[in-house]
Amino acid sequence: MSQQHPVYRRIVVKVGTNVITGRDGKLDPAILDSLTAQIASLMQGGVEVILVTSGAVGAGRGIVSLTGNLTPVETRQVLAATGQIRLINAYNDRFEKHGMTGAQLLVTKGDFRDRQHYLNMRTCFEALLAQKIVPIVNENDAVAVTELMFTDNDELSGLIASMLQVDAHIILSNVDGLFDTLTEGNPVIEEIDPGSKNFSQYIRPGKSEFGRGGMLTKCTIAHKLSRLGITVHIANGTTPGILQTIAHGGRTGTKFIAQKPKQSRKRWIALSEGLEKGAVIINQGAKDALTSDERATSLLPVGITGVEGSFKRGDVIRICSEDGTVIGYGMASCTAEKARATAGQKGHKPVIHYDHLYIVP
Ligand SMILES: Nc1ncnc2c1ncn2[C@@H]1O[C@H](COP(=O)(O)OP(=O)(O)O)[C@@H](O)[C@H]1O
Ligand SMILES: N[C@@H](CCC(=O)OP(=O)(O)O)C(=O)O
Repeated sequence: MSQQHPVYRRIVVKVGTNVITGRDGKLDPAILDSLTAQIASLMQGGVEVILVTSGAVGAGRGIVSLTGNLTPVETRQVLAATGQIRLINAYNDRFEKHGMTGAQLLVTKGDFRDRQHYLNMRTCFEALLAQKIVPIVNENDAVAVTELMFTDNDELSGLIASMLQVDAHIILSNVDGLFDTLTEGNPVIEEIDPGSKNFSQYIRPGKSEFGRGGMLTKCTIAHKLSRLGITVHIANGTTPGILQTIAHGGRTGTKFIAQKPKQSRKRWIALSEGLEKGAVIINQGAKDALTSDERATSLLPVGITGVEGSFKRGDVIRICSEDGTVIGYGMASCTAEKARATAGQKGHKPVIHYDHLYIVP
């Protein structure tokens, strides 16, 4: 049963390409009308909404007839750079009809790498929300190529959800949620516990016609966020009133139940996979100490057997066991040179302090 007041104070809404793009590849005006009306109404009711929307490449297809022999990367750049204008205008024109203002933020993975840059970005989002402006976010596809690329906007929106410590992350796709493909009739799985790891068994390979990541990325991000204290919903963006239903506590789609929230710096570190500047290899004793639930332990040089890469104090680094398994991530308290010089020795300060350490579950 839905409640009268919203159950969430701040949410990220991620809209997949297939939600807002029709069969002909064109933006669907009716769905855009519906989503913007819902977001405006939530914001006017006091809920802060950050909108992460895909669809630039799809919209570009409806504008440009490509000529010549472009590479796939060039094609994506041209379609995104042209389509993004149409996409942002489609949202902003509608928000304005509801008396709201939208702001465009185009980001790359590199923006989340450096802590100071990350904090600058957070300040910008906070300032927009304080002005009751709707941040409308997409990946900067025109410049984000190869290693600067997100897997998809599910990954990007997950980083934003964590950065802004939202109460809920709502992923809108063209399906009703995560289907239980092992049970006859494939019912939607209503709830997933943060302790459960076996959601991947339900996922069929592949993705919707114009989407990039697929259900596995959605569920992997959803599971990580729920362990960091953020509730995640995967639901159908074409269902009328879907955002209102979820924001008011109604049951629909798949809900990843949140654990106790982790502090801000730990959340940043936890979602830093792929952004590390280096790595430390640790011995079995250090691994046992870091993964023990009994007490909070910092990583000391005495347990380090190898240091890779070039990092400075404040950079995120990977922690691996001697067989190469990733044990966690942490923010370095010293440079790579200092870590190399003190590795294996007693009596030195931690290379990663406990407060800056995230152990992979
Ligand atoms: N168990 C499952 N439950 C629901 N959808 C699934 C499942 N396994 C695979 N999928 C596929 O995942 C797709 C959604 O992911 P994606 O194509 O990335 O969407 P979007 O463009 O909304 O981000 C669905 O259209 C569906 O084909
Ligand atoms: N940034 C791209 C979207 C990429 C993406 O993640 O798409 P989707 O899987 O539909 O969320 C675009 O605007 O076309």
